[in-house]
Amino acid sequence: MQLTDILYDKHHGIATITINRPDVMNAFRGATIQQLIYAFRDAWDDVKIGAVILTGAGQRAFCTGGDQKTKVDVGGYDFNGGLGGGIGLEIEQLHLVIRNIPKPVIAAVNGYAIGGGHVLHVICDLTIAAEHAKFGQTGPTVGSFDGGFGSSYLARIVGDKKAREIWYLCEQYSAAECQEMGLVNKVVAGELLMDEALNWAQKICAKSPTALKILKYSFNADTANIQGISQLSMASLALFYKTDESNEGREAFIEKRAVNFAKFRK
Ligand SMILES: CC(C)(COP(=O)(O)OP(=O)(O)OC[C@H]1O[C@@H](n2cnc3c(N)ncnc32)[C@H](O)[C@@H]1OP(=O)(O)O)[C@@H](O)C(=O)NCCC(=O)NCCSC(=O)CCC(=O)c1ccccc1C(=O)O
Repeated sequence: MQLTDILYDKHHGIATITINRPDVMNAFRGATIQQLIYAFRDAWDDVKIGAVILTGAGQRAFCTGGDQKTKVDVGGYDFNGGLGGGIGLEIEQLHLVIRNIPKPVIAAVNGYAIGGGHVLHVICDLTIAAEHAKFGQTGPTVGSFDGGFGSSYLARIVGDKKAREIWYLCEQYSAAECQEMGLVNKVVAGELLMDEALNWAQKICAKSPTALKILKYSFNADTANIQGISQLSMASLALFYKTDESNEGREAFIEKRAVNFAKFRK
């Protein structure tokens, strides 16, 4: 597969996957998701790989979710190469491959982790963040939601009240605040981020791969029901993206204006 939207590197047993769309703050489009799935599957299949690092190119963003500029008027994102009937992004498959790859995945959050980009780090096994990183959801502001792992699993990590606050208010949280919530494992200076992520990955690579695999599946088993919730949520999102209400959120973001959802409160 031609990798236009990501960088993929394998070195000393560690696979590093970098979302490489810094012009749009590493927002993802259909092709980005396909390439991420490809890289995670390759790392899964490669017996030499013991740990995976997911990060974003540049200093400003880890990932800011779905690329609002590739979202079309009716029905979601513009990607035609994926499975039909969805939102135009195979995001559900990406979530599953990050969860199911039997090797720990470390999110190295180098800047904004927002919207669907925030969900990616939530799903990763571990998160190391740069001091300047910012975290948050934006769905209710831009006419979107992730009712699966992005909300139910988030609530498992930070608790129900905090998860509801994160989604209902759509505010941004610092790396230190996220560490306090248990959403980030470690905070380091920006220039040390990749060194620390590699350091943790090396430590993981020295451990028993079978023990790590069974532990990961054991942690996952306790929240496996969320996959069903995720399917329902993505199917609902595909319907929601066809509405004027959802479109108002996307258009306001593109036009850099305040959003007006008042007329949809009926
Ligand atoms: C990240 C910001 C807070 C940064 O703000 P700021 O520093 O002021 O910089 P900007 O001028 O806003 O941005 C610079 C430049 O980047 C472009 N850009 C940033 N994010 C995106 C994006 N997501 N899509 C397209 N373009 C983006 C921005 O337009 C600027 O370009 P110029 O040409 O220079 O003007 C801020 O940028 C921000 O809030 N970004 C939007 C984040 C966002 O709303 N993301 C979508 C979230 S939707 C969601 O949460 C749904 C739930 C979900 O998880 C999901 C589930 C299933 C499928 C998809 C999604 C999904 O994420 O859509």
